[in-house]
Amino acid sequence: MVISLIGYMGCGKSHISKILSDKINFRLIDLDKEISRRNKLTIPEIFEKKGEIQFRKLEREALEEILASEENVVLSLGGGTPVYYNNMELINLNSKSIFLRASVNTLFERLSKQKEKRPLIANISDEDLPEFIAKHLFERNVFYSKAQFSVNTDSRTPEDIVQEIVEKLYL
Ligand SMILES: Nc1ncnc2c1ncn2[C@@H]1O[C@H](COP(=O)(O)OP(=O)(O)OP(=O)(O)O)[C@@H](O)[C@H]1O
Ligand SMILES: O=C(O)C1=C[C@@H](O)[C@@H](O)[C@H](O)C1
Ligand SMILES: [Mg+2]
Repeated sequence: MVISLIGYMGCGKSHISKILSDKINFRLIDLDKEISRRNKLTIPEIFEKKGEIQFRKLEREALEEILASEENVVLSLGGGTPVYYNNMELINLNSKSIFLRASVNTLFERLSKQKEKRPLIANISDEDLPEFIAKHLFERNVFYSKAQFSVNTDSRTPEDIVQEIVEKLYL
């Protein structure tokens, strides 16, 4: 079985997936890390050298291969993965999908501290960031809300969030 975590940048996919995979003894795959490993470049380097369109192709290829896996895997997706091609359909057909919800405020708090490794927001000022997140999240929510399960992450500890996921999936 594959469990996919989806949601906006900073919602906690990487962080929560680590704790969840340890708890239920599943292998952890972070799609961004997997794309970096395969291409021997960081995510910002791929955006810079190859462009976003090429990044989305590499992301789709890696996604397809991982979802075909027979193993027990927690898959932490990229923030934009559900939005391109028919990725969300593929994710729902081949995994249990969980949307980690977070408010614009929460996302702003978490992202303003670490913009550099996220090329889509690296050059946006802290002043403009909340408005950017609000608009971008609104567009993406159409895709994220197709997930089979949804968990709120505002003002909650990672352990509490993981507990809710485990209960929702009867693991
Ligand atoms: N429930 C939480 N409470 C407090 N801080 C959190 C929580 N979840 C995540 N964080 C922190 O928020 C930051 C962003 O989390 P993380 O890197 O896991 O996001 P992400 O969804 O993987 O983002 P991206 O899509 O850009 O890879 C990290 O510093 C992480 O430690
Ligand atoms: O939200 C997005 O489109 C992205 C999120 C990150 O996980 C990376 O996949 C990349 O920075 C793009
Ligand atoms: Mg991540």
